[in-house]
Amino acid sequence: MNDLRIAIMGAEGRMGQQLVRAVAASEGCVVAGATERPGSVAVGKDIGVLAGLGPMGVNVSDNAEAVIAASDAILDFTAPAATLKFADMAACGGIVHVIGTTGFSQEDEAKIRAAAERARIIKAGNMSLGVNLLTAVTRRVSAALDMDFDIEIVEMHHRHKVDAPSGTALMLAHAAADGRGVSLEDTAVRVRDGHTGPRAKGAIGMQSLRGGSVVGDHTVILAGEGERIELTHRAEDRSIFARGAVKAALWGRDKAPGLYSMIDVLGL
Ligand SMILES: NC(=O)c1ccc[n+]([C@@H]2O[C@H](COP(=O)([O-])OP(=O)(O)OC[C@H]3O[C@@H](n4cnc5c(N)ncnc54)[C@H](O)[C@@H]3O)[C@@H](O)[C@H]2O)c1
Ligand SMILES: O=C(O)C1=N[C@H](C(=O)O)CCC1
Repeated sequence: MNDLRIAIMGAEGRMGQQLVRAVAASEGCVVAGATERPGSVAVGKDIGVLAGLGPMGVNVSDNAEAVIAASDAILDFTAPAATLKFADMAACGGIVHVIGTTGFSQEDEAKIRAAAERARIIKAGNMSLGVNLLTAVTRRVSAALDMDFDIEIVEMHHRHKVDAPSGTALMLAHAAADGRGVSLEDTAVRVRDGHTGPRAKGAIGMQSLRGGSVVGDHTVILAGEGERIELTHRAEDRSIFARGAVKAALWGRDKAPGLYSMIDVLGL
C-alpha cells in the first residue's frame, strides 16, 4: 500500500508544528503539503525547517484548495471558519478529514455532518488515548449512578485558548448525558453568576479556567451525599493529540464516507 499523503492545515500553529513532527515520525504516511492563512509569515517556508526537523522539501502554501487536491488526508487543527471551508473541499475530493478544531456552533456542526456524506471525517474535541478512555469511563460511571449524584466538569487550559467550554469538556458532558439517557442540551449549565438558586437536579455543569501554559486538564466530578468521585486527565504534552490525529488518518483511509469519532478509531 502506498504511503498516505497527509497535509497539515494551520502548519504554523501550536498543534500544526506537533502534527508535522508526528507525521514525519510515523510509518505508512508522508507530509505531502502544508497550509497557513493568507498573510502568514510561514507561507513559502519549508515545513520541516519550521518544525525544527530540517528541510523536507514541502513549502507552506496559502492555497488550501490546491494542497487538498494533492492529498489523501488532511489534519486540521485550525479555527471553525477555516475548518468549514476545508470540509467542503475535502468532501469534493472524498478524502479523509481529521478535525481537531473546537468551538463550533450548532449550525457549524450541521455543515460538518453534511460534508461527511462525501468525505471521511474523523472529529473529536480531544484526540488523545487517555481522554477518549476517560470519555468511555464517564459514560459508564454516569449510567451506574442515579440523579442523586451531581455531575460537574472542570477544565483548565493555557491563556491563549479562545473557546469555552473546551471541546473535551463538551465530549465528557455528552458522554455523561448519554450514560444517563438524557439530552445535554436540556441539562447543561455553562455559567453560574449571582443569585442562582439551588442546583437543579440532573444538571450537568461545566466550568472553564484559563491561565499560563496549561496544555489541558479535565476533571469529571460526581458528587453525592457524603461521597464524591473525581475522574481526572492531565495532558502534559501536545504530542498526545498529534499522535491520535495521525492514527485517525491512517484508520480512515479504507472507511466509507461518514462522520466518525476517536471512540470509533480506538474501538472503545
Ligand atoms: N482535538 C484535539 O485533540 C485538540 C488538541 C489541541 C488543540 N485543539 C484545537 O485545535 C485548534 C488549534 O489549536 P492551536 O493551539 O494549535 O491554535 P493556534 O492558534 O496555535 O493554531 C491555529 C493555526 O491555524 C491557522 N489558521 C487559521 N485559519 C487558517 C486558514 N484559513 N488556513 C490555514 N491556516 C489557518 C492559524 O494561522 C494558526 O497558525 C483549536 O480549536 C484547539 O481547541 C484540539
Ligand atoms: O489547547 C487547546 O486549545 C486544546 N483544545 C482541545 C479542547 O478544546 O478540548 C483539547 C485540549 C487542548
